[in-house]
Amino acid sequence: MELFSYMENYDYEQVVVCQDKLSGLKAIIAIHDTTLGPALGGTRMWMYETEADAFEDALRLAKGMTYKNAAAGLNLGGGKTVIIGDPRKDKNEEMFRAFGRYIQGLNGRYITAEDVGTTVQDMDTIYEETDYVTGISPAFGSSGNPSPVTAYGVYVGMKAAAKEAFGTDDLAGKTIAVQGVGNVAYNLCKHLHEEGASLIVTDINKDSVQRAVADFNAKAVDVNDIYSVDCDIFAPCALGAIINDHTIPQLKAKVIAGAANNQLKEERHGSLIHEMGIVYAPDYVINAGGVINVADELNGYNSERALKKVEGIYQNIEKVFDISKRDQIPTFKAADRMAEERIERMRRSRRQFLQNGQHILSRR
Ligand SMILES: NC(=O)c1ccc[n+]([C@@H]2O[C@H](COP(=O)([O-])OP(=O)(O)OC[C@H]3O[C@@H](n4cnc5c(N)ncnc54)[C@H](O)[C@@H]3O)[C@@H](O)[C@H]2O)c1
Ligand SMILES: CC(C)C[C@H](N)C(=O)O
Repeated sequence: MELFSYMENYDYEQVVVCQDKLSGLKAIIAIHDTTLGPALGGTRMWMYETEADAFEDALRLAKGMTYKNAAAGLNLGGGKTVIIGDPRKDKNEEMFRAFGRYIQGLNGRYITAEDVGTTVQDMDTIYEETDYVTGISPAFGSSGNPSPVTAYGVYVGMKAAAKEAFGTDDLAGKTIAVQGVGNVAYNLCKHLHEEGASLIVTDINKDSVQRAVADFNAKAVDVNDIYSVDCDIFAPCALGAIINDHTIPQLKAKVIAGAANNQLKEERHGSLIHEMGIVYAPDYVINAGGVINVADELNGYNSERALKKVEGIYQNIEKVFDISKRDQIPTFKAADRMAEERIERMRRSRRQFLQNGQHILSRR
C-alpha cells in the first residue's frame, strides 16, 4: 500500500504507528477527520495476515467513523485503532497500558472504545493511563459495554427498513437471517425473538450458535449457507465486505440491515443491490447506537438520554431513504451525502475567528 497516496485520496489527517517491544504492542491509530470534534472510534484486535491488511482496515474503519459520527449528529470526528494480534492469546496488561500512553500522547485528538476483539476490561486498563477512553466499567461512571446499545439501535433501524420494504415496521412473523451471533447480534436476536420474528443464525463459533438456538429457538445453518436462506431480512453482524460479487446472487432477502461495519465490499455492490430492489440500511447509520452511547460520557453519562438518542436511528434511516428517493441514488450514497453535507456545513460555520485556549497576546 502506498500510504501517503491512500491518505491523500481519502483525505486522512494522521496515522500513528505504535510499537512496544516489551508488551508486543503493534497498533495503528488512524485519524480520518476532526472537523466536527475529536476523533472517536473503537480499538479492534485482530490476526491480520499482513501489515498492509491491518493498515487498510484501520484506515477504512476510521473513515467509517467520520461518517458514522457525522450522520448520527455527534460533534465528533472519526478515527479507529487496530492492534495486530490474537485477542484470545496475545493480550496482556502492559500492552493496553502502553497503548493508553500512546493515546494520551495525542492529547485528546483521538478517543477510543471497544470494537471486535477488545472488552470493557481492556478499556479499564487503558484508563489507567489516559482519560481519552470510553466504554469503561460503569463503576467509574462510564457507559460500560456498548454492544447491547448497538444492538438496540440496529433493531430500531431494522424496523425503519422493514417499514420501507414491507409497509409495516412490525417484525412479528418475519424471518431474519443473522450472520455472526457475537456481542451485538446476541442482543439483537433477543429483541427480534421477543417481537416474534423467526431467526436463522450462523457463526464460526459453535458455542455462540448453540446459545442462540437454545435461547431464541433459532435455526442454525452452515456459515456458507446464510446468504441463500429463504428470509425477509439479512442481518450481517460479523465482519465486513460480505456484500460482494459472490454473495449478492445468492440473496433472497428484501432488506439488508445489520451491525457489521463496511458491509459493502466495493461501492458498486451498493449500487447493485439497489438496482435489485433490496432495501439496504447503510451500516454506519444503523450501527451507530454504540458510539452514540459512549459519546454521551463526554457530557457525564446518562443512560436514559443516550437511549433516547439511539432511538433517533429510526428517523435517521428514514431520512436516508428519503434522500435516496429524492436524489435517485442508492441508500449508501444517500447516507454519505447526509454525512458529508453536515461536515461541510459545520466547516463553513467555523469561518469566524473564536478565541480558544491560550490568549493570542498572552506571551507579551
Ligand atoms: N460492539 C459494538 O458496539 C459495535 C458497534 C458498531 C459496529 N459493530 C460491528 O458489528 C460487528 C460485530 O461486532 P461484535 O462486537 O458483536 O463482535 P463479536 O466479535 O462479539 O461478534 C462477531 C461474531 O461474528 C463471528 N464471525 C466472524 N467471522 C464469521 C464468519 N465468517 N461467519 C459467521 N460468523 C463469523 C464471530 O465468531 C463472532 O461471534 C463488527 O463488524 C463490529 O465492527 C460493533
Ligand atoms: C465507539 C465504539 C463503540 C465503536 C464501535 N465499535 C463502532 O464501530 O461503532
